[in-house]
Amino acid sequence: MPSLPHEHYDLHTYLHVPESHVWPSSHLHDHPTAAGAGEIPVVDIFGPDAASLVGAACRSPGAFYATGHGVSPRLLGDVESLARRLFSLPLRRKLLVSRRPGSVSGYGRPPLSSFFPKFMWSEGFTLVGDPLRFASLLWPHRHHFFCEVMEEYMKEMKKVGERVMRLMLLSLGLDEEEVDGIGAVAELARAAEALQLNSYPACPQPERAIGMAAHTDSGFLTVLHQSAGAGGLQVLREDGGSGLCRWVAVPPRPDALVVNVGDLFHLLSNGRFKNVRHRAVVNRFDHRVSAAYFIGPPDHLKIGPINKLVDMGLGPIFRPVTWPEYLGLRTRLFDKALDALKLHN
Ligand SMILES: O=C(O)CCC(=O)C(=O)O
Ligand SMILES: [Fe+2]
Repeated sequence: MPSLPHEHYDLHTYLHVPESHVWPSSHLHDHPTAAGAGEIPVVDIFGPDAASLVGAACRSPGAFYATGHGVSPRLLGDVESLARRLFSLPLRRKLLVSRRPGSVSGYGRPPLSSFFPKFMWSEGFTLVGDPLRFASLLWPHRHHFFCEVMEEYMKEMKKVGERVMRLMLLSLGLDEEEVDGIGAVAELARAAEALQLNSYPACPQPERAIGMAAHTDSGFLTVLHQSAGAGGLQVLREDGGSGLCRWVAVPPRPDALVVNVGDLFHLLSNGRFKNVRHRAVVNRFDHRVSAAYFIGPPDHLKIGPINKLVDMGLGPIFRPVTWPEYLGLRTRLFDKALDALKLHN
């Protein structure tokens, strides 16, 4: 295999998993994997009781299937087929838009790669802001459709995110007026957002590799669309109070998007909502793609535990932080970043 710039690997071409991508089994099997699905709550986000169902799901496991979201199957299909088209381009073309140091946007390995000694079996493309400058490099003569679809998708995701965030806050005991008064929601129209397209090529030895290593998402919440087929997303679920954890599969459902609670919502809820640990495993036959839409506060906004929740409990658990400050902490401490914000230990 000829070496490629920037240590990029063309994962679509391997017959064996190269040593660089083989993960120790102690890491892959850190917890047992649940055989059956059906453990992830399903919530119609415009249905009766939506707020209390969302609240229960966000306490545990910290993820749920959102149905009734109103995003058209046509748009979801377009995003998926454009993601496939992008990742099927020759590697050298994809590298024209590779993520530059210090920048979030662009093509490359998953941003969390830097925390692990082994490479993951995936590639990603992250979009913040206008897709045009990337799309025009990828498809010099035919980029309009890509731009239109991605822009429409981000708008729709923002609506879903806004709805879910409102339900989350209502379920915490805030009333509609208070929800509107919270900077985080009032400013959601200006919220920071990023769309990450993920590609997990079929893997010749899936039991030796990992698509996306275990992590939590850093923002408020993530809305994920995954392609139909074998699936791969798993969330870590604690068995009621026993302290034992299992990886539970979250297979694709045609009617649902998956919502994950992120670190900053855990902080905002003063620890009530679980920032769910999740990962993506790979499979032998299916080229899986997913689109993860991350929502977080605007850069300047300090996020701390909501006052009302603090008054109802033992006082704030965390000190306030902006999203960029928090990302800086994650870069240094990865999954210990939230601990560093704890006020009492
Ligand atoms: O592809 C998936 O199922 C998970 C993606 C993910 O966790 C992420 O992009 O942060
Ligand atoms: Fe994630």
